[in-house]
Amino acid sequence: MSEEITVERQTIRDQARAALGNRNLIFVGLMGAGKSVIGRLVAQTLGIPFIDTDAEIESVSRMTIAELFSQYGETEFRALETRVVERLLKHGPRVVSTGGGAFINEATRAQIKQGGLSIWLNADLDTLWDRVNRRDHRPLLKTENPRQTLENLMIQRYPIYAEADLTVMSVNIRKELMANEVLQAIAGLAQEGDTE
Ligand SMILES: Nc1ncnc2c1ncn2[C@@H]1O[C@H](COP(=O)(O)OP(=O)(O)OP(=O)(O)O)[C@@H](O)[C@H]1O
Ligand SMILES: O=C(O)C1=C[C@@H](O)[C@@H](O)[C@H](O)C1
Ligand SMILES: [Mg+2]
Repeated sequence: MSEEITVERQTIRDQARAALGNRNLIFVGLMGAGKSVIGRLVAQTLGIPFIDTDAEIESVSRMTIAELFSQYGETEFRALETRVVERLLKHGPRVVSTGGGAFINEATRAQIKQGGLSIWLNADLDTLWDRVNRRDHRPLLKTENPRQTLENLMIQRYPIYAEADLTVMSVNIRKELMANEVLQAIAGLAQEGDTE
């Protein structure tokens, strides 16, 4: 990487870090949007802790998400998710990547809105489908036509994800470049603030 690009990236990282302050950065969006992968990279770049709510739920329950859905049902899973998100957002700054349905649940959405800066990784159907159809561990996609299910979820959920503070398009570029897009969006907030 050229020296110029490295310096530019460091500047964006520093601006994003300053704009975030002590707030949490919370990734929301549909399955396959890249919340876990990009969230982890953004946290590493910013030098702040990373937590994935799905992983945390699996750790506290000692069950996989698929087992939780099949043994207790989605309602119980959502109640657990709300409690876990509430606890994780108590301390900042952290990067918190949520499960795809977290921001859709009213109680959890309220916690996210007041618990930090939310960012929606938006992606088109082909991109998401290409990513999620490689694995079959997602309980909501165990249907006869999972691509159609994913599309239905997009129709239902996208207006709600759009309530996030920031939106970044998730496209198939190198993950470091995607993380940089996220940092740029956060850094841009500080610049908007400067003009007020
Ligand atoms: N920018 C990208 N380019 C290419 N592949 C990507 C990109 N972002 C994520 N992926 C891939 O897409 C898959 C899903 O990513 P990830 O698990 O981060 O999604 P998620 O939003 O956390 O989904 P879920 O809600 O199911 O947890 C992974 O295999 C990941 O490597
Ligand atoms: O979109 C959803 O509702 C979900 C997404 C996953 O991250 C998991 O949280 C779970 O499979 C539910
Ligand atoms: Mg994830």
